Amino acid sequence: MEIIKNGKNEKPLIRVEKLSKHFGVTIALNEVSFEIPKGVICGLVGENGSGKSTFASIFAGIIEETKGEIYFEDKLWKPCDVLEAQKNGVAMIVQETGTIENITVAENIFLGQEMLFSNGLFISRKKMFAAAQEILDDLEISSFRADTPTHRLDMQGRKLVEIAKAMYWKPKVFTVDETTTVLSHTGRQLLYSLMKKLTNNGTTVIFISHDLEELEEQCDIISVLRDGEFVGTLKREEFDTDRLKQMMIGRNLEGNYYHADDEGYSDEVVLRAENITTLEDLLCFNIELHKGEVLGIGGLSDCGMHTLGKALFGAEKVLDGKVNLGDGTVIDNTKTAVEHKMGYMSKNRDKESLALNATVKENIVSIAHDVNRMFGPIISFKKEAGYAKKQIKDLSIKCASPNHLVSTLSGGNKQKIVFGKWMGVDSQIIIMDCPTRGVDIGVKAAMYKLIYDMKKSGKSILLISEELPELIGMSDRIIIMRDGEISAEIQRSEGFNEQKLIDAMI
Ligand SMILES: Nc1ncnc2c1ncn2[C@@H]1O[C@H](COP(=O)(O)OP(=O)(O)OP(=O)(O)O)[C@@H](O)[C@H]1O
Repeated sequence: MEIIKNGKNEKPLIRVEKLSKHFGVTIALNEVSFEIPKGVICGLVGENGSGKSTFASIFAGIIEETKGEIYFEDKLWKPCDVLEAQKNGVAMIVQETGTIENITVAENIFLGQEMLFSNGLFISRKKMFAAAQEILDDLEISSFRADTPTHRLDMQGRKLVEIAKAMYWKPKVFTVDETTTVLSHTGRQLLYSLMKKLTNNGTTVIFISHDLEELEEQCDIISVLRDGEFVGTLKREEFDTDRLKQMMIGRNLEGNYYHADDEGYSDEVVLRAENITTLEDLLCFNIELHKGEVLGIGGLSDCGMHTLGKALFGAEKVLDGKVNLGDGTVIDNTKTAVEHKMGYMSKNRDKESLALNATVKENIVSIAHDVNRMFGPIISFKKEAGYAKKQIKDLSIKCASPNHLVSTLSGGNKQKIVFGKWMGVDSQIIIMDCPTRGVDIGVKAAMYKLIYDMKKSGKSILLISEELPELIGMSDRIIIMRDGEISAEIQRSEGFNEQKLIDAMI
């Protein structure tokens, strides 16, 4: 494809020819051919498991193709590893965390490149920190410094470190894989303006996202993958949300998938936090969740909402105050919470919600012992296998077999497992922290329907989300938090106003 930019015809910077990648029996990419020009933001979209990260990982030198070629700047591109790709101008921000916790920000930025600051005998940490700080300043990142220990940063902070690390290499191609879902509004704006700045200077950005609105706003072209095959590329003037959905799914996805009615909820309180104080974030915080309620919690990423979710599930130490169920049971540990039919989906999926080195089946059945008992404490393996199969089918989890390791699944399919795990055990109260992170629109619709069905059957959901449309679309009541306190509380019946919610956040 030739694209006209500033009146000039630009030759493709990247040419992909019949690229295939097989993981055992799974065909992640099947003879994919397409082109990406220089100096554009190219969106890459497709359902979960359609092969987006696989393509990006081959290009970035993380994995090797099975067949086919990529040409970069008209030369065959076959980096032997990430470092070689980076040195030749290809940098990538991976979907999950790509930083190491127990070193500083500067050490993460220059990991493997420490010799740059060596005088032959010693490595000058002072020089390394100064160079890292310069990159952070250039990016206008002020929420932490080069000498900050990385473990002190939240997910957004760690992503910003990865972005800074990529910028050191002055990339010709900068790939951003599903990153915006962990960034707050400010973090996203920072990334968007960086992408614009880079493309103005001739860099190509490959931007992987499930958010079609975001893609249409940010990209110059959008390429679509479906089931490992290339479907097509749309230029900006051709962008059309329904057409993109059609290209992704192969059929029209119609209807409003949010819950539209104001059906209210019971007065009965099922979960209550009284004056809870945690080490960080929360000070004398009060909240009540009712039977049959979807209570949305929103705010900027550091407002304390993620800590609140953990504290309510007994996964965060409460220094003062208490969390209890409607019947008075005190929730101060996760075991009690699970025994009392509470569920929790962490935003930090890979670290807190999944056992990556266990199989799909093992993860799904891990909390479903009661459901799969034969008699007494004896578990029926047959029941377990059937149970896992049902969850895989109901949530269209794309995996070659229930016995495959979860670590081999695409990001969105991992998220579906977390969702399915708690849905199957009849949890009466579920705390969901960013439950639809990284899932495609088709599955999102299915998840929203399940949440709505749970509400209608009298279950209670605390929906922590950084997506305003999701909060507005799904909640009966929205609480906005700022600096660990409630800054606004609005009922669906009063009408949710997006601007009012944003004003309460900042
Ligand atoms: N290391 C691996 N071993 C086995 N299968 C894998 C491996 N990595 C990816 N796959 C499979 O390849 C397919 C494509 O995965 P990929 O991560 O590229 O999808 P994706 O489009 O990025 O999805 P998502 O939007 O969910 O992130 C999936 O079926 C996935 O399970």
